[in-house]
Amino acid sequence: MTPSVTSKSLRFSFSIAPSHSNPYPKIPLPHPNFHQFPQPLLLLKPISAIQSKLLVPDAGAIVVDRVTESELKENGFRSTRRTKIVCTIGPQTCGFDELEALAVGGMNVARINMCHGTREWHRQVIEHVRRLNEEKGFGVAVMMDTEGSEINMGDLGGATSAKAEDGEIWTFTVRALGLDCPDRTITVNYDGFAEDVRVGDELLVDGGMVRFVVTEKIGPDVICCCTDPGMLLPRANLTFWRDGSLVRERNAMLPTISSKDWLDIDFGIAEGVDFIAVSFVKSAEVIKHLKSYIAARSLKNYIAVIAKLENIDSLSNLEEIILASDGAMVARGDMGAQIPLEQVPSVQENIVQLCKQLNKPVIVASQLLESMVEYPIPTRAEVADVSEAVGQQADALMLSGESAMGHYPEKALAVLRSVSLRIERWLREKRHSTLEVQTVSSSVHIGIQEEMCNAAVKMANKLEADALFVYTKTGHMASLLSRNRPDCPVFAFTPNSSVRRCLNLQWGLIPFCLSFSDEMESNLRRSFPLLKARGMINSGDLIIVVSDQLRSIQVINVS
Ligand SMILES: Nc1ncnc2c1ncn2[C@@H]1O[C@H](COP(=O)(O)OP(=O)(O)O)[C@@H](O)[C@H]1O
Ligand SMILES: C=C(OP(=O)(O)O)C(=O)O
Ligand SMILES: [K+]
Ligand SMILES: [Mg+2]
Repeated sequence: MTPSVTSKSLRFSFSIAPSHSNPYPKIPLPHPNFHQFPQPLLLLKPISAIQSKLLVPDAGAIVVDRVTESELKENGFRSTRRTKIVCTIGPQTCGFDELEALAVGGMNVARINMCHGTREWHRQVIEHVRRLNEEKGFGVAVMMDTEGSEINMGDLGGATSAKAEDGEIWTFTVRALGLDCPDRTITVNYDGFAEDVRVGDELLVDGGMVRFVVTEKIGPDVICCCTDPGMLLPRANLTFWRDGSLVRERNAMLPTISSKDWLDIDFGIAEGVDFIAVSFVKSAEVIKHLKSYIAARSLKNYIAVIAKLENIDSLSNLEEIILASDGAMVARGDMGAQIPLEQVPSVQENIVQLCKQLNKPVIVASQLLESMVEYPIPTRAEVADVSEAVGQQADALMLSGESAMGHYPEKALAVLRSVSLRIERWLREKRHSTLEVQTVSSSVHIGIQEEMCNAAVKMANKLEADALFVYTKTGHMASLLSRNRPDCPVFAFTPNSSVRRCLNLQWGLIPFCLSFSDEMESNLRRSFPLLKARGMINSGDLIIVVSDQLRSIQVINVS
């Protein structure tokens, strides 16, 4: 093996090995437990060994989404976006054409929020997304977000909004009023509300967008005076504060998953969603319960469970909750209504770092580009906020109102895309991406996978490889590579289309569907000509291939 320096990087070239000899130089084993495995840990494979076994390519046998494919071809590996994008779908974007525009714009996951709309409406959105994937070659995953049972207002008797003026008297009531809602009356979903609240308490709508003070209580009615005027939106979140602290009375005992949420979850399982995001998670138990509920009912599809961290009680159990989940969301909207706003940035940073250490994907959500609900460009401060999340190397960013009901959903998506690309490149230039990962594995087997992935990423960064390839049935090896936030993208090949869609949420992963034979070597050999035939890899590309089954790291120079 002779290292040779090309203009781009340090490359290895190999002499052709006779087929009967062992072409793999043995590398000293790094751990005493490794000797029990028959294969060498590191296989430095001659290019010719790959070339000589090229199969006839059948480009249709490998599936990747159309947007990534054209991005790869046009901009090359290094320029693909690593940060993933989740778009909330609402009235502005629920049509087939609007969804297609978001898919073309790089939406990786479409989120439906069960707080709003009917199940029929959501079913239609899911059907559109599936049809786009099947007919037009996209790879968009679907996330269902539960309503949860914190306190919120009713739906304003059908009105789209209502204006509360300074000094006006409004009634918040737990009576069921339906459409006969008198003027300046708001229904509240939580029966205990009128008893828990006290005269003098402050009532905050959406964390303070509108503020009231309680002046009187009359049975089920709470009479309030508006102190900060503003727009009331249907189903807005309500919190109440006493002496500057959030009041957690019996509302803290409300179930994280309500009976309505369970029906929505059954709906999500029946519709085959890819992710279920659980609102207002307080402890790990509810996540464990939901995961076993799903495992017993969704036999064909894997559904990942995302814990939404937005409840004050979750903050004391973060590690347990994240470990029990398949991913987490920093849900800054409601979190900012439960803790002082100035604490939200440090909580975000802590959660993102913790998720990386625990190898769970993390989404940063809410108000990233809030002004773009109304305006075609973001504020400078919003761009700085997006940059911060990209700089923290969160797996994904999320649009809420910007894509659900804003005037410029595609423009907002384009801003997330361009800011991500720019900041990612800048980070690579600064060589900022050297996260020292700690060990997360609990068994020797998982420990081996983890060390292999850490080592493969180090190699890939040092050798300035063009891509890492990983062959994975469950996606675990792929996420261990992503966790290291490598300089190059990770092509993750999996035979399972539902695993492929779930990998859509993870930083730097480009998920491919490839049918696997039992012989991993042949899967590996097949993928190279297939990708080359599609123009997704080129002669001279340096690829680091990681396989759990072969227990190997191979360095391949594409011929
Ligand atoms: N399915 C839907 N039907 C109608 N409006 C929706 C829907 N989904 C979202 N929206 C609108 O988009 C806004 C932002 O979405 P999101 O952040 O998910 O909800 P929320 O504001 O309740 O936290 C919502 O307040 C609502 O006005
Ligand atoms: C993402 C959030 O949840 P939702 O939009 O469902 O309130 C949030 O509160 O930030
Ligand atoms: K929700
Ligand atoms: Mg929320």
